[in-house]
Amino acid sequence: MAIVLGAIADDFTGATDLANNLVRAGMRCVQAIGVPAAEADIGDVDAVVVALKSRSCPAGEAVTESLAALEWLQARGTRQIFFKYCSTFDSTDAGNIGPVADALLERLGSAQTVMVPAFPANHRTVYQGHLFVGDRLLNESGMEHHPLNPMTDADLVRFLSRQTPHAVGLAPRSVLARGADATRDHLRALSEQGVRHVICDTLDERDLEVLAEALVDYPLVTGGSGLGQALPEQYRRRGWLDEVSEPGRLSPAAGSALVLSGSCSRATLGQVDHFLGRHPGVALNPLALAAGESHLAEALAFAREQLADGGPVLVYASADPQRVKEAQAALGVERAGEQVEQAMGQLARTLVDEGVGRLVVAGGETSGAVVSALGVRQLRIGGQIDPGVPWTQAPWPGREAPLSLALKSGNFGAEDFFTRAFTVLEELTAGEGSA
Ligand SMILES: Nc1ncnc2c1ncn2[C@@H]1O[C@H](COP(=O)(O)OP(=O)(O)O)[C@@H](O)[C@H]1O
Ligand SMILES: O=C(O)[C@@H](O)C(=O)COP(=O)(O)O
Repeated sequence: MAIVLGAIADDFTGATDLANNLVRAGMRCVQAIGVPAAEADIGDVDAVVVALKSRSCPAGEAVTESLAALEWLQARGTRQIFFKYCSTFDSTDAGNIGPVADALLERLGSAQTVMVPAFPANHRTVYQGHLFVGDRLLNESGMEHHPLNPMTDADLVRFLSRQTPHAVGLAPRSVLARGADATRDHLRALSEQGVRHVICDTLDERDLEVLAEALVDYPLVTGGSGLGQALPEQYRRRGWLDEVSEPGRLSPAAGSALVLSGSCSRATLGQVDHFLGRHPGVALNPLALAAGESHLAEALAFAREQLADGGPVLVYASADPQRVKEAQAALGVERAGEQVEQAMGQLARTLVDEGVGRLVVAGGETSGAVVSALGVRQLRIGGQIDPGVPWTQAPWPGREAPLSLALKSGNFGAEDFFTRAFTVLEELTAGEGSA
């Protein structure tokens, strides 16, 4: 059967977030890590989310990888393409949202797409084209301090206009409030005026439903995972989905418990503090990592010792904006990030080989580095820990139990996320003989 929804996600946590919402809305979904091989067997699924690490790389690379993913999805007869980026629109004037959306539109031969970053369940809304996180504008939400893509402009029409040579327009709430037909008419009128990208206001779930109904026939939609909650119902109405009883089933989990955190987002900093009040942890410092191998070796030794009892233990580079700035001033933005990402990848590979079976990773780039170092190619999506973050599983060679992985977006999750995640995994696998 053809794939109904094929998503191209610009980072790994973002991919998991979207896959989670699709599964919760009743779609059978697989998350592929990177573009799968032409002959890859993905099983009988309704949706495939291809996770790329294309958010912060040069725009040309992001375009090439995204087009490769598109080609793979098109070869499987995919009905609708979804370009997934962050609900906080993480990008810079150089891209990559505008250039990737333009390239996908061109390849699909389509004249217009929409930008729906909102995820109301996680308090990301858009009004008059301005992105809010809770009650703050994006540029006052903490995202203005992001290590790789500081978000200093909440006006998405203006911001996206700097990333594309094409016209950017707005679908305001006043139009959405009049329903799907009115929204469709508005989009058509904008298209006739040559508007290629339309930022869509979205305040709540009802707006997402209206948008999904108006957009179900678009070859390409783009946005956060919120729209992914609402599209499956439209597919169901068209008869494109079979009923499935347990779209997000998990196998028994086993192995010791580790948390790796490379996110410096406000929510993660709170989660690190909360965890350290209850469990052991060790900090990684990019400057010390750059100075030689002993810093990483010490962190590894500490983690090993704590894991002997099963964990959980935390290894974190997460730091406040001042300390991030200091590291970046000394090493450069890219190298500071690379130091941390490489270290996290090495820790994950070593400690999973030595028996970690339950792994939480905080941060999109960090998750990309960890999952790549582990060589995982596909993730099965299970139950949710907090909105946007499910447990996932990948088979692990030589072990009966799969590797259980939770990839947490920087700003997602309640304060007790790092501890509660393991309790939720136990609950999800209770009755399945979990260790
Ligand atoms: N102490 C630090 N100093 C500088 N950069 C850091 C530090 N800790 C982490 N980083 C880098 O910051 C980036 C955080 O991005 P990411 O992992 O995507 O988190 P988020 O999901 O919060 O955006 C990564 O590249 C990470 O390596
Ligand atoms: O849409 C979102 O907010 C997330 O799915 C996401 O992409 C988060 O990225 P990171 O904050 O870099 O983890």
